[in-house]
Amino acid sequence: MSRDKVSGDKVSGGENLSADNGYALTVSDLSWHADDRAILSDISFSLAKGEMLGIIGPNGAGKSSLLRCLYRYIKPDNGTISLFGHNTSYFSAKEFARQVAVVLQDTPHHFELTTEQLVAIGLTPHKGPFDLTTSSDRRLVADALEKVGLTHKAGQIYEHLSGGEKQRALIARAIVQQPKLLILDEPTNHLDIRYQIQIMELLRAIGISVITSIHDLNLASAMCDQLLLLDDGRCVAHGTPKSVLTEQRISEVFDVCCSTQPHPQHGNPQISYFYGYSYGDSTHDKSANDEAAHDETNHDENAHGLKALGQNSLGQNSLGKKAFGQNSLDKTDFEENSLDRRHWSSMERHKQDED
Ligand SMILES: Nc1ncnc2c1ncn2[C@@H]1O[C@H](COP(=O)(O)OP(=O)(O)OP(=O)(O)O)[C@@H](O)[C@H]1O
Repeated sequence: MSRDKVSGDKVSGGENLSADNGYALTVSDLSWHADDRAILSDISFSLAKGEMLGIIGPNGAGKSSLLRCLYRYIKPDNGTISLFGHNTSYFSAKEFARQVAVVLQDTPHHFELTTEQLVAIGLTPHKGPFDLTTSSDRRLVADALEKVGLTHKAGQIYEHLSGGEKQRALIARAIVQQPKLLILDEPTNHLDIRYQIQIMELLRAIGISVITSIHDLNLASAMCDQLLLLDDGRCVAHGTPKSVLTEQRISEVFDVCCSTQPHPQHGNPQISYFYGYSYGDSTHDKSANDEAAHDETNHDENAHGLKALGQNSLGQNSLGKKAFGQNSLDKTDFEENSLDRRHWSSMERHKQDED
């Protein structure tokens, strides 16, 4: 695609995106490295217009790095990113801001601004340098504040809001920006469960394309149309929650034991996690048996560096139950609990390692 084809009115006008191919975003063969290390490798996917894509994966998998490439904070080494059919590198900064809004966890401080003023910043890409605020601008801001449940905080200094309220204010600012694609980095991080659900439902209800990184796999399963699972900078799976969130894949990528079943309401996978193993260090052990667990830190670790969580000298965890892989559970227990053969094998392996 030549620069001429997308420069000038065609892209800066915002309405004449003639190369629009039904996709909000298309990413092809994207790779990025830093400090001589591959952070993202050969990532390709498309997002249909109006859909919500969840980027999931373990810590350090590359979720934020991928999002940074998408909103042009990072320039990838390889690959192309097309927004509504146009290579994103050809958008002017202002036009890109009309098309794409970004909600991040770490934002610059806005010491003096009220919540309402912060939300009104979302109007900027639509304003000329001498444009005054209109009544319709004020209505947009008021509507966005209402949508995120912050009308009563409009006049409060933004910096004095709680973490969750700040997050909701930033989402209101993105709504005011009226983007066609909204990119969010872990938007539910600071939110209580009510607002986690409410904000995700709101993002869906806006009706625009959304890409969000998210750690809560059950929330991702419930709310996202598509999921992209990253591991070590590579795309491990891409598709519907049902196709991506299999027990085996979650176990392998996140190194946890789990089972899935259809959620009673929406039918997508609902994941139940099984507790009993944690990586070797005892800092995660919050049980009443801290002391006993600490005593056994070295010799109870298995070959994978796994140690029974909260395990005391009797091999019991903090609930007085035998830890998984210990002798109180047998194969039948796992079969009755619908855990597949792979999980059983994994439990057996841990057990043998510990023996
Ligand atoms: N600018 C950079 N320079 C060097 N390494 C980087 C840079 N940015 C990211 N990384 C590394 O890339 C890897 C992926 O980081 P990234 O923040 O994208 O992961 P993530 O999946 O978002 O993790 P988390 O779930 O913990 O937020 C990490 O190992 C990180 O240290």
